[in-house]
Amino acid sequence: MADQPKLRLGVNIDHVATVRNARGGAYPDPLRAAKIAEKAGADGITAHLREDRRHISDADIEGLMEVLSVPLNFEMAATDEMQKIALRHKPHAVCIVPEKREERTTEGGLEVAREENKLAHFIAPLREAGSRVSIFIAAEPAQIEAANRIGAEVIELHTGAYCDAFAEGRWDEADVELKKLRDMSTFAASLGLEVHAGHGLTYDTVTPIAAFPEVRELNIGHFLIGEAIFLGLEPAIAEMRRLMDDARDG
Ligand SMILES: CC(=O)[C@@H](O)[C@H](O)COP(=O)(O)O
Ligand SMILES: NCC(=O)COP(=O)(O)O
Repeated sequence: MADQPKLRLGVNIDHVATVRNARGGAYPDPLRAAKIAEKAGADGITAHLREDRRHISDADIEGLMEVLSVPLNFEMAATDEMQKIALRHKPHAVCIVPEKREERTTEGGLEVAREENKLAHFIAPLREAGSRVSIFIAAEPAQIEAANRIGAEVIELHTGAYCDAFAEGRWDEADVELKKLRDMSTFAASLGLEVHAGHGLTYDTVTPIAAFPEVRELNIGHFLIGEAIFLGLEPAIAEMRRLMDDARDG
């Protein structure tokens, strides 16, 4: 459909830093990956500064703010330390994500409904500083309504449950998760929220999500960095871009 707004691709470069950190040196450089991603058609770069600094470092965020020509989507937990860092850099977007020290990856969405007051106060200065605040949540009406009430401009729907079900061949569950994501995209957009989605997306899972007309941005990282081993980073991203554009064109 020609009149649909463009679906943006945010490339998450966290796991370039994971490989770098495995040897403790400076190679491979996430900033170099970010510049290649820009060249390959990324509309933004996403980086998650975890509290335990297991991948992206403070210096990476500083470097990204200096070298990027596209917007930075800075993912972080709702802690005082991270708030200070975000207020110092004032990235284009701040995405608030849940974090558990012992998890292998971001397991679920933020419990906005349970911590509404605290989060409302937490995001207010970030918005005043000029960052667009996005909340990473599960596709549930209560979380979407709460994100809207606290003043978030954007929600990012966690696509992990859909991707996991798909990867493990649990097709009925994948369909159920996909339907939730579709219905909740429509619901969130009806409240005036901008809808993003991401986590665990691959070439095999991206098409139906990219076809949801309300979704404006996908953030994709781990799979692309893995695929770059086989294809190279630029072609790996270009192929994702092509699949997204094809899905959008119907
Ligand atoms: C919030 C999110 O989905 C991404 O930041 C993703 O989690 C990459 O980081 P991890 O693999 O460390 O979870
Ligand atoms: N917010 C999701 C993200 O940035 C990328 O997640 P993944 O593709 O690395 O799982």
